[in-house]
Amino acid sequence: MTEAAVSSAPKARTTARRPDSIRLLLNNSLATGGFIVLVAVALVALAAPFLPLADPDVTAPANRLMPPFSPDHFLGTDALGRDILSRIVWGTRVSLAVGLSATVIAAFFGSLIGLVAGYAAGRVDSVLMRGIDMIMAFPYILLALAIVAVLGPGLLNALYAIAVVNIPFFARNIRGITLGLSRREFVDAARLSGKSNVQILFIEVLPNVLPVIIITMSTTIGWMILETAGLSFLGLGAQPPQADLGSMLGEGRKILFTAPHVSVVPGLMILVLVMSINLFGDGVRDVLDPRLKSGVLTRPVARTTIDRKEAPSGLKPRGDAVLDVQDLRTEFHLGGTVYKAAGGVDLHLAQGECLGVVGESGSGKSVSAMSIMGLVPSPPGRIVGGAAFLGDEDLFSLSDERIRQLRGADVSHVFQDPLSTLHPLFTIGDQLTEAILAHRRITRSQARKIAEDLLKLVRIPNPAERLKVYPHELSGGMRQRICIAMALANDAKVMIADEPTTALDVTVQAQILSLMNTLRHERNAAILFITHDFGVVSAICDRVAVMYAGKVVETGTTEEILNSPAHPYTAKLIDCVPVLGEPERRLDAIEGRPPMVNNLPQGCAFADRCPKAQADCRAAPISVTEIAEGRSVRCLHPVKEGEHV
Ligand SMILES: Nc1ncnc2c1ncn2[C@@H]1O[C@H](COP(=O)(O)OP(=O)(O)OP(=O)(O)O)[C@@H](O)[C@H]1O
Repeated sequence: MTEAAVSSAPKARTTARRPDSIRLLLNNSLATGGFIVLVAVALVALAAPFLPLADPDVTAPANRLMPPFSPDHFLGTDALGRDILSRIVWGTRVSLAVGLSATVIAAFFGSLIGLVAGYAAGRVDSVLMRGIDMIMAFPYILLALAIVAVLGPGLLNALYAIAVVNIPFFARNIRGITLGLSRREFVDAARLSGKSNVQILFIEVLPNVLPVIIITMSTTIGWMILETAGLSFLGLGAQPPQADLGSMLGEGRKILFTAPHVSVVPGLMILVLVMSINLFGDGVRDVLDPRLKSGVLTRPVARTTIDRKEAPSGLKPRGDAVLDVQDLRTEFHLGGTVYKAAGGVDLHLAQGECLGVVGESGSGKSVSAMSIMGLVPSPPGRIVGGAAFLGDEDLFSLSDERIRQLRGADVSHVFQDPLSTLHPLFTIGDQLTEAILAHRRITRSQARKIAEDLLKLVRIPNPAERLKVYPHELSGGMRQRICIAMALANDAKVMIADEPTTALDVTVQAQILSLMNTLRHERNAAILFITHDFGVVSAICDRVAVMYAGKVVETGTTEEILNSPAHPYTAKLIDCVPVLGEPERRLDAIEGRPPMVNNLPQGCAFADRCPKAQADCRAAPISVTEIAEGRSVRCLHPVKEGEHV
């Protein structure tokens, strides 16, 4: 078996790019609204000394409690005859400054404690975290009150108090993230390169934590303004005659019924300020969070959105196929750009057959396979055309409940990395039993017995004992066997295996392939096997579908494809594979890169890299031609028998 993978071809992933941060923020209308209001309020507050406003502290008893819209006093006056408009502008300035400063202080000290505790771990972590726990053990507002009581009332002391009570919030968050990061390989690599702990902490770890600090700050600042206002309201923050929003609210409280505008105006200002900061903060969080790739506020739903423009009335399941995917079109919509990841994919699988899907990275293999059971994340993914028949049922027309029943029962999945597929906190036995009980009405002990039999089936020695272990206690090969056992737990008709052996070493890979081959014959299950590796294809697949830029460009039996590839792309892919024992053989990397799937050419997507391309290849979309029974190619000038491209 040849070892090399098609991935030895130039890495040419057509990455679906994330729109830039400003555009993402603008896409979120609530965040944009919050930002505009916040900037407007901040500009007015900053410009306070230059605005033609009355002195906020000058009292005028003759003008006391004038209602809003009075001459010279647009928002009226308070109990001492001071202009409310002027006090609001100056008060907002103070509240913003205090909230911002308290956030910066809390973020600085909290993050520093979190970074050191998470990185140093052990005793340092224990000491720092117990200190933080002590602060957290007091109700925070009580603690803030106690601090101000000790330091004395005043705006600066209120600021310190609010900052101190918020330090644990940052420390806890940042410590958790640092703890995970410090055990990552890039930190080990930095250590091996001779960097000191301080350098590692600030050069390697901090940049990874920074987005979280910014996100936490942006969502905390509104809260800090509220807390400062709370202390001022109680008379512990800003002292007369200085105004901040909380102290203005406190003063207005006493005359709430006789002159409501005195408290309503600062109350509304706090609402507007905190709301705009929170909405903007949420927007910043969504932009900085890479998991929200599309920048939309929604989380992926449990099933890919089906958005077929028209019902595929002409599509019917073909003959003996257990799984028949026809003209599958799956797109990703990212900030106005459409990525056609699967652009009309046809795949069919007979019972007990293994179909290999090969192609360069980014050609749409995984997206096509994941679309079948609706596992492509939505948003941003959506299925916009085609059908996938499981027997007679079109999977894209079924209810969510029916899909849930079929997942793991009729169609199961085996993924590349078993460690991330298996739950780290449950034993193998628990996870297998759970998979069985999800689809069968049997007792837990019966399910446990089936789980033990499954482990025997996948050749795991001492199965009863292995049921009690956790995933991290097993080797990579063993873990993948467990995943295969799980995929077989409910006698699935179709197993979709997405590069299940890529993460394994050669010997274990051979064992897993041989196991899958035996099991599919024993159980008559069909396998859709995604791989980069023609060696793997020749070991297990009956037929092969070659994908390029979201389309199947050639299908045929493994023997036909490997011995006489018809599409120049297939021929080039095979030429990339080194053959053991033939060191002198020339390895031809495919020149150029695949096109971006958001900008596909009108004609053949491979034309720019193809030595046989002619003008007609670029003129119009190329349809599939059947060149022999069960053998088809999407090419106008296929490679002839014995021809070298
Ligand atoms: N969640 C996603 N959001 C946006 N684009 C995506 C997403 N998943 C995949 N894509 C894009 O869809 C296209 C096809 O990706 P896919 O993962 O199917 O390729 P592949 O052939 O399986 O590659 P590989 O072998 O590297 O896994 C790529 O351009 C990819 O960037």
